Amino acid sequence: MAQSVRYLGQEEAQRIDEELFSEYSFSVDQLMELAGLSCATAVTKAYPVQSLLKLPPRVLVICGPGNNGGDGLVCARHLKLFGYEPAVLYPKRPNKQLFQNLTTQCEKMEISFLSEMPEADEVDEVYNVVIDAIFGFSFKGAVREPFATILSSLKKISVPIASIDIPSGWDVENGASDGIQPDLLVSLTAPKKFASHFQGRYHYLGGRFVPPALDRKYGLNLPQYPGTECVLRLN
Ligand SMILES: NC(=O)C1=CN([C@@H]2O[C@H](COP(=O)(O)OP(=O)(O)OC[C@H]3O[C@@H](n4cnc5c(N)ncnc54)[C@H](O)[C@@H]3O)[C@@H](O)[C@H]2O)[C@@H](O)CC1
Ligand SMILES: [K+]
Repeated sequence: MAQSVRYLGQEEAQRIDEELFSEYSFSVDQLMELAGLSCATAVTKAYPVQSLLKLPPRVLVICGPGNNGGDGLVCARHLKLFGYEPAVLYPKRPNKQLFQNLTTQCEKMEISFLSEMPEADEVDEVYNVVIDAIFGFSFKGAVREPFATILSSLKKISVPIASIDIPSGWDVENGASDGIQPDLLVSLTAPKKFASHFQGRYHYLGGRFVPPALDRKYGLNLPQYPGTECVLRLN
């Protein structure tokens, strides 16, 4: 069943996103909460807190300027509730209430915010996992600063990277052979075409909120999530 999930092109992913908000009347906060919860859940399945070798169980969450970054903030908040010690790097903060609220919620959860990207060897020494919430399906063109420097650091680290929706810097349809190589990918709503190039150990589907008519319209063939789970392992 899982093999039949359809992989989406970039414009199609954006159209589905718009339809969820217009025709299906979801709010961004709602879907972002479910998306971020899915990501935190997938992280706990791939890297259970009890299995981590570096204590305290720190994870570095790097958030970009769009909704992918918002998913990262929600993920950080849930990871804290799940027993991890997240630290967030959020260098480009949009001037929108939604993101300000998510930032305050993290601060109130006693999650620390870093003022700059740690050196690669410090990341390897201190953190167990890096959550990549920099870019999602709206990424296009050459990576602009400060994210170009951050992504080149991420290519040097050896701790596993968990990418939310898309490995940042990868082309949404064609991937990137010289890009970061995440160990975990959480595809939200449905995988995008680049996912056929993903070589990490864990690929989860998350974002269990798709109404059946939308699944049918786009021929998504989404698999049945087991029981009350908010993620499903694809491979
Ligand atoms: N429809 C869905 O399934 C849902 C999507 N969500 C998330 O929303 C994401 C898409 O969010 P957005 O459309 O806000 O966009 P993204 O978060 O993908 O990125 C857009 C931001 O990145 C910047 N950017 C784009 N290309 C760049 C480049 N080359 N260099 C530097 N900056 C660049 C843009 O200026 C913009 O600020 C998804 O990938 C997913 O993570 C979830 O929040 C909710 C549900
Ligand atoms: K990402």
